[in-house]
Amino acid sequence: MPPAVLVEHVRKEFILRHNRAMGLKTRFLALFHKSKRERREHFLALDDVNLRVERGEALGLLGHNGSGKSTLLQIIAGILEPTRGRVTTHGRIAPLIQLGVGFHPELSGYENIFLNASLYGFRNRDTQKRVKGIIEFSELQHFIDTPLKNYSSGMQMRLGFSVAVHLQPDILLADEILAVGDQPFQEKCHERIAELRAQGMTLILVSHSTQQVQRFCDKFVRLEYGRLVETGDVKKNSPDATELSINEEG
Ligand SMILES: Nc1ncnc2c1ncn2[C@@H]1O[C@H](COP(=O)(O)OP(=O)(O)OP(=O)(O)O)[C@@H](O)[C@H]1O
Repeated sequence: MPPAVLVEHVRKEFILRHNRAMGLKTRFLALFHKSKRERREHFLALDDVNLRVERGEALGLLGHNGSGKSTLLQIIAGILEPTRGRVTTHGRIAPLIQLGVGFHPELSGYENIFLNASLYGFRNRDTQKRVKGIIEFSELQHFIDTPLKNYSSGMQMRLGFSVAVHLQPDILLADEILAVGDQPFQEKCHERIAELRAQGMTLILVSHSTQQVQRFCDKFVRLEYGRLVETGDVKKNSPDATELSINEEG
């Protein structure tokens, strides 16, 4: 059976611009003077990354700030294109990656449920069957007709999480998202993730918390400066808490 996610020789370069925004005069001068031209640098965010995540497996992505975790997750989600290499996925992906992605700030919470679900490929009548459950889980009944732009980040996260987990994803990509929200809601999310895992959902979790990785994941990988430097089995070989970055929880 093919794996849920296969990452082959993925490389991602970003272009870093070193000059401030140029005015018209500088732009004109740049036509004649090389020294006036904008300075650009190719920055390697991911360097030949290979990864195989089997169906039903849960993988923790660890690494210091800037090591490339979010970039890798966005490439797996299809939000970013790799510069080289390729990613193959099997199943419906729910990317809980950045607040606001897949939502429109001017639309209400209710309308955004339909918008977001349509991006997962759901027709309105299928979303309609789930909308009650989504609203109840999010505990946003009172604010569901309020425009999303007036939601706090925690409220947006609740709505995003709630939509994602009610649409039966085969693969859940979660970037730090489990750390947002208050304690009781976090606990509820954790339980829901455990339920979906028991039903065979694949999970890739970016986290700075070794506890979270130990709780949810079977395996972990560690990125350093865009390279995969460590792969391990969570039960046999616990990820080393001392190597995590400053954002680590308790
Ligand atoms: N659009 C972009 N343009 C230029 N550089 C970028 C872009 N996106 C990410 N980078 C750079 O790529 C590197 C990896 O970033 P990424 O967000 O993947 O790291 P991360 O491991 O998720 O970090 P954190 O733990 O802080 O969230 C960083 O140096 C970042 O500045």
